[in-house]
Amino acid sequence: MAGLDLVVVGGGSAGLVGAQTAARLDARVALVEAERTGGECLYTGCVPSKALIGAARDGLGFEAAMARVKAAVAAIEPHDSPEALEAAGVHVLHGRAVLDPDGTIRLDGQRLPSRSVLLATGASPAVPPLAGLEPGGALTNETVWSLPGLPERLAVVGGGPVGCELAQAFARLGAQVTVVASAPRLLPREDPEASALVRAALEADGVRVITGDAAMAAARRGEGWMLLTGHGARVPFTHLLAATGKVPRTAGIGVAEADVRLDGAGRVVTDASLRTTNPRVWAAGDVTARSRHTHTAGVHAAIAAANAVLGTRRKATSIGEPRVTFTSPEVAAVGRRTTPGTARTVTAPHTRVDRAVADADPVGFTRIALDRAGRITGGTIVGPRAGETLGELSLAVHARLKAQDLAAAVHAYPTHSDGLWSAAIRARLAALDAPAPQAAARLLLALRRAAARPR
Ligand SMILES: Cc1cc2nc3c(=O)[nH]c(=O)nc-3n(C[C@H](O)[C@H](O)[C@H](O)COP(=O)(O)OP(=O)(O)OC[C@H]3O[C@@H](n4cnc5c(N)ncnc54)[C@H](O)[C@@H]3O)c2cc1C
Ligand SMILES: NC(=O)c1ccc[n+]([C@@H]2O[C@H](COP(=O)([O-])OP(=O)(O)OC[C@H]3O[C@@H](n4cnc5c(N)ncnc54)[C@H](O)[C@@H]3O)[C@@H](O)[C@H]2O)c1
Repeated sequence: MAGLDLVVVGGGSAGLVGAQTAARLDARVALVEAERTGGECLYTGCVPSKALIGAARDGLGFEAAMARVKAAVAAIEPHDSPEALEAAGVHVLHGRAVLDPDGTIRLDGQRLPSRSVLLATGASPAVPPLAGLEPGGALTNETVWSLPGLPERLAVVGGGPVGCELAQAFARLGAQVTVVASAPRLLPREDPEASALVRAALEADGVRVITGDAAMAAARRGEGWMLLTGHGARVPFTHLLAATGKVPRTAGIGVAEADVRLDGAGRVVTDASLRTTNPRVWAAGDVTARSRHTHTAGVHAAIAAANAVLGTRRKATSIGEPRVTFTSPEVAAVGRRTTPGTARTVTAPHTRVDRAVADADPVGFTRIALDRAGRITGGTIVGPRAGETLGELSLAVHARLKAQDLAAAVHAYPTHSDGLWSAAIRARLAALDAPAPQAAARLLLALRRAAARPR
């Protein structure tokens, strides 16, 4: 195949968007996928996990829940299919692509000449070395969807988004679940108060939560197994789920020979325009150090593909990293961290959000971070449907809106987004209570009274 503008390696969230962006720009583009287009998000990540969480919340049994998972994947699959890509002008090739030293692609021994390449090979689940557990003895997000039945006792290793979401879902489906997390708290990247609420919610669903303690080894105990932690905790289990992060997929694809540099964690290093250290090669998605989410993978891949095809150097400026962990309550956050002491913050507790009270689910809060000028720089929302309010907060951060801008926009009552409105109004009122505005208001009032006095 001669004269390609771009070869995209990998057909997950990043590769799909990158290839379609290039095709829309009239580029001649091919996408190489080793397994199936759709990638982690569709088959082993976002879609099945959200379907399982919804089914568990709705009280379905294991079999009905898994049927819902399959149905959700099947409904979305056609949008990410090779046929859909071909219809969008992307030539789809099946196989395992390898970089040649000059930064072009080789597929099944054949060179695939192109002006540029977009690496979007994603990342595989990391499985911690647990002494005593045979290889393949741990479930991961790649294998958990083919479980034939509900695990009786599930040990979840890792307290990040995967661990928290799946632990709660499996507990609600009826499994006895224990989470073992080496970090001092669940969801260690989020606001500490969010971590505490998620822990309480998991415990209320029957999950045993162990934090600040690493899983070290496993040993057979009769019919089942025992997990041993660094601090001596013992966790009986029939199934173990490793939810301990990701390993970028760069092994055996010729990155070193092509001079594509990796960082200490094995992730592809990119500059602000998403170009790697080989000027012909660009990268986006979980294979890089920049993404942990489908939306970030897609946005970055679109920028990388456009830069590669058009020869531009548009920067992947910070998009505030909006993110939602879909536990009950949901934890949604964007922009500057709201960790106490790191920013000026204003908090609205959801006990004052009437919709949450009316739904008998007032657990949570909305906390916004502000800069000196009163601009909203970030925030955390914890509560039911928190993710649905995050769009408004992301827009505020992106558009550098001030608290007064949000406060001035009337929000319908009673909605969960009242929490964000309430936080913005609190911030506005606090600003008006400051000495200077108070003095100005007193002066204005005195002038008005003086003008109204009969002469
Ligand atoms: C359980 C779970 C739940 C998640 N939930 C969410 C969520 O709710 N929201 C969210 O935003 N994110 C979520 N994520 C994260 C999200 O799934 C990833 O960030 C996203 O899928 C990454 O996309 P990607 O294109 O970088 O990689 P991938 O989707 O992994 O795609 C990479 C593709 O490249 C192919 N490939 C690899 N090497 C080669 C090669 N040499 N040649 C050809 N093809 C190759 C692979 O087969 C694969 O199809 C979740 C993740 C997990 C594990
Ligand atoms: N809703 C979402 O957007 C969503 C959902 C799931 C996953 N994801 C993404 O997928 C990626 C993977 O998620 P994740 O939760 O697996 O990774 P993570 O890196 O967020 O969390 C893994 C946790 O495992 C712990 N850990 C590691 N080894 C351990 C051991 N031996 N014993 C106990 N704990 C151990 C670490 O301390 C860490 O906190 C993340 O980038 C995440 O953002 C996103």
